[in-house]
Amino acid sequence: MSQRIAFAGAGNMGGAILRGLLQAGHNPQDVLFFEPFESTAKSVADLGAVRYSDFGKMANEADVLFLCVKPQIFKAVASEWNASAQSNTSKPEIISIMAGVSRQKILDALNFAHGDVVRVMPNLPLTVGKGAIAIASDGVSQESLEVAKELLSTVGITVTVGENLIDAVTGLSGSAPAYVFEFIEGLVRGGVKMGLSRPVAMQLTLATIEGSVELLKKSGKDTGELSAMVSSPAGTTIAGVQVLEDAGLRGTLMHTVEAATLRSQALGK
Ligand SMILES: NC(=O)C1=CN([C@@H]2O[C@H](COP(=O)(O)OP(=O)(O)OC[C@H]3O[C@@H](n4cnc5c(N)ncnc54)[C@H](O)[C@@H]3O)[C@@H](O)[C@H]2O)C=CC1
Ligand SMILES: O=C(O)[C@@H]1CCC=N1
Repeated sequence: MSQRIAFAGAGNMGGAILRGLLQAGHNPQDVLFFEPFESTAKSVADLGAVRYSDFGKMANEADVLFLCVKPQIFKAVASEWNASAQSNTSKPEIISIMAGVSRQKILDALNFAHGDVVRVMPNLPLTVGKGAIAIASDGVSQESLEVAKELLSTVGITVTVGENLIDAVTGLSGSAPAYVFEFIEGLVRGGVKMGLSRPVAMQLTLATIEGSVELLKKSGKDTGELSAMVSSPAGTTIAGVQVLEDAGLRGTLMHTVEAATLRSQALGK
């Protein structure tokens, strides 16, 4: 029998990881979930995953349990889950994607948690198999780390960091898809302001971003060298780059990552 993977919460992120496992060929009968919100649950059950109305029963039957609820409600739902799991005889490996909630807080809060609680920080593009996922390695057995890596590799790339850096990952890759969407929207509006239709501006913007990322990855050159290659002396690009410099784009982005990191730290308090 393959591993039985359970999800506590099958919303945006839990649902996306679950779908990734199914797409990677995991047997739907071995994918379990507990999700109180009916329409969310229905969309997941329609894929063949098995819905449980008894959290404790699901946790008892699972080899791995993903915690995918909002950190703000974790304390409250932990009591609900504990009551349901109080007579459990088996303890699944726990993988938490919750922002801010430390491994120790999870161990303290859940009566069915054992040492192997793995904290990870994914991001929304895992919905299309392009996630950037950090896995915190501290206090976790090599075997549990490998399980987390293997499961999450189905929906993106994985890196391993110390848990002390998970909040920084949350501020960067965890949150940055939103910053990227804001950036894209700004460029598109700029194109529209200068007379392009929105669909054409969007098409050009996305192709430019995809192409630039590909070039950065493949050329072996760093961002400064590539920016210089676009910026002709007394040309158009350097005129635009000056506006970014005057507005403090890079400093703003650094503060942005810092603010999100601090918020992640505060969520765990
Ligand atoms: N949205 C994002 O881009 C990212 C989110 N995260 C983390 O992922 C977690 C989930 O976030 P989203 O998927 O965006 O939220 P969401 O709101 O889409 O999903 C949470 C799900 O938990 C369910 N839920 C509520 N009470 C429950 C209970 N008692 N038992 C089981 N499930 C319950 C809700 O019905 C909902 O479907 C959060 O902890 C967040 O910090 C991490 C990285 C990125
Ligand atoms: O905004 C949030 O709290 C979650 C965590 C990382 C991305 N979204």
